[in-house]
Amino acid sequence: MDAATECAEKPHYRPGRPIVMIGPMAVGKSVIGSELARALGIEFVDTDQRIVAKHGAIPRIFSARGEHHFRQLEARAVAQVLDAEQPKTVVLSVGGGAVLDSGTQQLLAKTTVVFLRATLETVRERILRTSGRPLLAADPVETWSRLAAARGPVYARLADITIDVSNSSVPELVTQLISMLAEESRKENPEQ
Ligand SMILES: Nc1ncnc2c1ncn2[C@@H]1O[C@H](COP(=O)(O)OP(=O)(O)O)[C@@H](O)[C@H]1O
Ligand SMILES: O=C(O)C1=C[C@@H](OP(=O)(O)O)[C@@H](O)[C@H](O)C1
Ligand SMILES: [Mg+2]
Repeated sequence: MDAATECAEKPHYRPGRPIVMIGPMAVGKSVIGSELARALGIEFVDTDQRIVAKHGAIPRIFSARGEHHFRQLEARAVAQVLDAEQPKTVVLSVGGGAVLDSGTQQLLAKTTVVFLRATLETVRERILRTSGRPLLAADPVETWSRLAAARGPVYARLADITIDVSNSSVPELVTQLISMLAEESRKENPEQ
């Protein structure tokens, strides 16, 4: 691909705020967030990865200390990234339940929030074959559906951008997201 074609497909876009990936479990927040950061040439942080690096596996945290303790670690991990005086230009992927914390919700107001939506069919194989999500240990399909439905209004309310990730590859979604982020930024700063 020559430089002109690449430029046409990937609009020049430099984020002015942190970009935060939210949505139900297994929709691709971690993998798409990481690839988006790479494409934009900016830092990537995943709160679950930070918690695991510092405190060990998530199922173990849930069983040893309880979900409430995990939520405290999660809220703290979000705040460490977003509460900085000058939040860095970063893509931040959070766990599916992180947005239920009111402090986190306030911090998200100063970011560009991307809500990743997917059908149950898209995530079905992923949640059946993977372990590591303690909330899905029993009856993963039913539990995923119930949590996605219950949290859906919160994701929708917080979102600046909503993207359906059901039928596209990760590279396709990254390209689509960069266009959507550039468009959102033009809406916020029409003079640019
Ligand atoms: N668009 C996609 N196409 C194919 N596989 C995907 C896609 N998005 C995510 N995945 C895969 O689904 C699984 C869950 O993705 P992950 O990023 O961990 O989700 P989340 O962080 O939202 O829980 C991973 O194995 C990932 O590679
Ligand atoms: O939805 C949730 O409550 C959770 C989602 C998980 O992250 P992913 O959404 O990245 O799977 C992880 O934080 C933990 O297992 C709890
Ligand atoms: Mg994740």
